[in-house]
Amino acid sequence: MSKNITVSRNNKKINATIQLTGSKSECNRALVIEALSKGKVKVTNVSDAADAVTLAGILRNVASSQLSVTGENPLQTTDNGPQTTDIGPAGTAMRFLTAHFTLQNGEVLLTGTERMKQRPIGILVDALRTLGANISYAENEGYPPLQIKGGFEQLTDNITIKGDISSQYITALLLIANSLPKGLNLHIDGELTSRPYVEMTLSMLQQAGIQHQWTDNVISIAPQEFQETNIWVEPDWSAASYWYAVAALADEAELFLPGLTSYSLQGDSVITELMANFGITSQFKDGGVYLKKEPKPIIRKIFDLKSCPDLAQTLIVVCAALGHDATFTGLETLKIKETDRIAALQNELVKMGVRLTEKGMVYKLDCSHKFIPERMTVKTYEDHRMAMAFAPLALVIPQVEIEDAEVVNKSYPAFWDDFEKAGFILSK
Ligand SMILES: O=C(O)C1=C[C@@H](OP(=O)(O)O)[C@@H](O)[C@H](O)C1
Ligand SMILES: C=C(OP(=O)(O)O)C(=O)O
Repeated sequence: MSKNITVSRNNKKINATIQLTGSKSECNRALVIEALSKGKVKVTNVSDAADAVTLAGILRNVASSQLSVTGENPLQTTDNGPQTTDIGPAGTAMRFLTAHFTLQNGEVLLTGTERMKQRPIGILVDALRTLGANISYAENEGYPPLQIKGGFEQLTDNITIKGDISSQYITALLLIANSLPKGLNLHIDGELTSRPYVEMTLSMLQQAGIQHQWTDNVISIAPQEFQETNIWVEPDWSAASYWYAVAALADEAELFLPGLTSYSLQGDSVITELMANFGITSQFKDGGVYLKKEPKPIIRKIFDLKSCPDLAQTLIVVCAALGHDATFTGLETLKIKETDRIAALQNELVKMGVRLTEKGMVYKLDCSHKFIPERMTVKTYEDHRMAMAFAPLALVIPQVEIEDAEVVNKSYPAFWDDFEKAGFILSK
């Protein structure tokens, strides 16, 4: 990746209709459910997100190799070892596939980008090993790549898992729970981070006929069959957040995002409430949401983002651009995402004089030395959300150069086309 895009704008009035692609999170779940349901569940409005496209391709390959089982190892172990499956930068898909592969016949080496090899997975591997799965580390203990030998005898139906590192481990286990011969009682140890993502998983399983019980910190799923259904993937609310940011930084904004509803499964739909603080109203009608800017003084000073970590960059950059000092909590998981997002934000915001400081678990944004440069070049650290969160700055900084602009493909490949459609000028 090496192409940079410089973003600028002639005016600060936005009026556009933007059709967002399907939610990466919903789509990843739907694809795994579809694969496990053996044809009973069908997915529509599949996301264009590169992570979902990669996952779909891998699941298709697994399905076709399982269908052509001729011997011991349908995943086609080569002379040089098991078949390698490369998930690239897709963290959610990496975690879901780790659990999924333990139920398939054959052996696989599951790997990803260099960054993926630094994103911890030991908590999930330990849980799967306790169930009886056969997984080993091909390089470093606790991190991908993983060697997974599928098919195992289930040793227990009780698993305890830490809840405060990544909810993706919990979702990965829940997605395979009803397919386990003994089902699963998952005890969540400590606070649960990114809780709406676990609720999304359970709702989607329920759509596919899988019942659960959630009492205190234990989620139980009995062995049961998927029911025939069609899962429609909603448009991506995390992607919508960049349009809320655009509205927040514009002088006047009227935007329509078709397909988004107020009763979404996605926790990131909370962006409507967060951005109401910045004068952005959300009106749900005509099968979508209308955003309108009605300027008002910003009062809210404290934001807890534990339930919506993917909105952190969007919100922090908006506060920085508006010179709004604020305090953020619930950002602990940001250091193990596509990049260390705290460090990335600190490095880039300082280019406009804004400091993000960390004390314990509390992050403070200090805009007292904020300035508006003529031009700002933003590094993206192989993180789609760095590119998309900083691009709206073109409404306040005359020229914003985004490095490695294709990074947006991970979740929102049409991002730059949509930006142009909304009147931003892109020079590539
Ligand atoms: O389950 C999911 O689809 C996701 C869960 C979240 O991760 P964590 O649970 O690691 O915070 C989120 O950041 C990620 O983009 C998608
Ligand atoms: C954290 C993210 O993705 P993943 O963990 O799936 O790589 C994200 O999309 O912000």
